Amino acid sequence: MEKPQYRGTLHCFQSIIRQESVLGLYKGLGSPLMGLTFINALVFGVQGNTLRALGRDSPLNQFLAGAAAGAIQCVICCPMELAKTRLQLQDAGPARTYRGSLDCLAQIYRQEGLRGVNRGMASTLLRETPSFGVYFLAYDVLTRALGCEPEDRLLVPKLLLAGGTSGILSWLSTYPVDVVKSRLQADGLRGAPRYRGILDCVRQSYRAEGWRVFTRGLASTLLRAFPVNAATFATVTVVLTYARGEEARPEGDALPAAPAAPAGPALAQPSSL
Ligand SMILES: NC(=[NH2+])NCCC[C@H](N)C(=O)O
Repeated sequence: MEKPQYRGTLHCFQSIIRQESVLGLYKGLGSPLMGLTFINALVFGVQGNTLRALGRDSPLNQFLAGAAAGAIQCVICCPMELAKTRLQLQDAGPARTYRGSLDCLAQIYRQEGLRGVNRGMASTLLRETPSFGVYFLAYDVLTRALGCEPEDRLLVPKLLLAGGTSGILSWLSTYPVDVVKSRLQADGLRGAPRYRGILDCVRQSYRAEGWRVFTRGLASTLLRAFPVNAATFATVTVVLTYARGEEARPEGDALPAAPAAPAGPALAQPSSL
């Protein structure tokens, strides 16, 4: 913290490419690749079914259903990000501590047990529960405001805009918690552990660097958040609309050239699973 290694996002990119080639930008990729399929299946399944269980499709219920999905997916997200963080921060080359994501989690489990594999769980829950509420509420509000309808020729660009914006708003809503979570999950990787918990991490970080410490890495996070969530939400919505058209199509009829527009008013939200 006293001597930051990078001056900002661009300097960080340049340093990694210079020291470890472009491959250095993909360190820790295995962990999210393995985890995100299950995480997103869990997120959209839990959110849609929770919204149905809550009954009314209201803004509050959109937030609550998203928050429930955000909390539940932490079971996978926390260990996944622990492995990703440690692989991203470890030194490259033969002296590296971990050979890969599974080896990282196996070593942590052997040394620290289940508690070690779930290090950062409290801060992950603090980050994900409200941010997923914002994520789904923002998407619902934006798709309705943009008038996203299945027969709209601008449907996909509108879904991409709504999804990407929702991703950015969700990360902005709890970003300081992400800084703390990342520090807790990296703690002890290079020397003795520094932090005794979330509040101690907040206190030490603020004392050492002031409030700006809680925005560190925000630019690269937002650069990533827009395209990732634009693609996620647009894909889920188009696939759901198509699948709904399938369900509504009597057996044996020719597949409609374009996704069949479900009857009824606005585009069925992914949240209306
Ligand atoms: N921490 C959050 N903002 N979560 C909501 C967005 C989650 C999304 N899967 C992403 O990785 O961007």
